[in-house]
Amino acid sequence: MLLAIDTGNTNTVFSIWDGEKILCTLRTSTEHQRTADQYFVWWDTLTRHHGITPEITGVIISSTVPRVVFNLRVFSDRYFGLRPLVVGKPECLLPIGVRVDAGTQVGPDRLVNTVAGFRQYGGDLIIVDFGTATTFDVADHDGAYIGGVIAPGVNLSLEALHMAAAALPHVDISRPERVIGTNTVACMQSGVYWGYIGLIKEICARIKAEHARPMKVIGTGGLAPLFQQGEDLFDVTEDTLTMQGLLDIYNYNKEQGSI
Ligand SMILES: Nc1ncnc2c1ncn2[C@@H]1O[C@H](COP(=O)(O)OP(=O)(O)OP(=O)(O)O)[C@@H](O)[C@H]1O
Ligand SMILES: CC(C)(CO)[C@@H](O)C(=O)NCCC(=O)O
Ligand SMILES: [K+]
Repeated sequence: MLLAIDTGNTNTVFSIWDGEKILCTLRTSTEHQRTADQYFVWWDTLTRHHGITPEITGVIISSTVPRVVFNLRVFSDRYFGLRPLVVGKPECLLPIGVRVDAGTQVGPDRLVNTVAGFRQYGGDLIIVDFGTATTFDVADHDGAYIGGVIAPGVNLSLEALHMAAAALPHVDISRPERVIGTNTVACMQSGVYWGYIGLIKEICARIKAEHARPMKVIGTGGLAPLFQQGEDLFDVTEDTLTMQGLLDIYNYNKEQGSI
């Protein structure tokens, strides 16, 4: 079984792959102070709760927070006796090219998404991922990551309003039926929800205009379904794209004999 770990700036997700199937997914907040032993207590409690005793034979990590990797490495070594494959490190091979400005450290989550998107849908893709940031990853005809867009995340935008304006409360995102809000919360939800609908449409249209061939748009991340409702933003939404990419990269490294 493969343990695939996707650490974002807000949440860290562990998925256990049994062949081509996800057995179970565990989610915790991302905190660089969390020790290997703390991960294990959490892991042990939840896997027992799910009634599974996973036999982990490989670990792969994508982390957008470099400091977290140290404790995850110790966790992997101490509890499974395994050296994890870390996306972005030179020893982790990728089945796609990366064509960006020299010296750019592309977020590993974006590379992983591109790998999974290319394997499932072929080239010429826009992948929109709603995480801490809303990212657009562009894959060329051969699957290479050729750049994209980074915009502030949906929850981050709502949080920024709350933090900066004394009279604005903490609000959760939702899809208001009407654009004209008749109370503060509705006004904020409208600004962020309909603002994002506009942002996604405009950015995808401009990427398509800059790209020589027709493109498919994939939506992923927790909020993709909410934004897809009643709109035609994405050709497809995927809820486990990053996890699938981690499995693909692990399998690719096995095939290449690098692990
Ligand atoms: N309708 C909703 N309203 C608010 N939050 C939602 C809703 N649906 C899903 N979510 C949240 O989306 C999050 C899942 O998003 P995802 O894992 O893609 O990114 P993240 O964990 O927020 O960011 P990162 O990956 O950058 O750490 C979860 O925290 C979940 O609570
Ligand atoms: C943009 C985020 C924060 C999205 O998770 C992450 O991919 C990241 O830290 N990227 C580094 C910069 C880049 O991707 O160009
Ligand atoms: K993510």
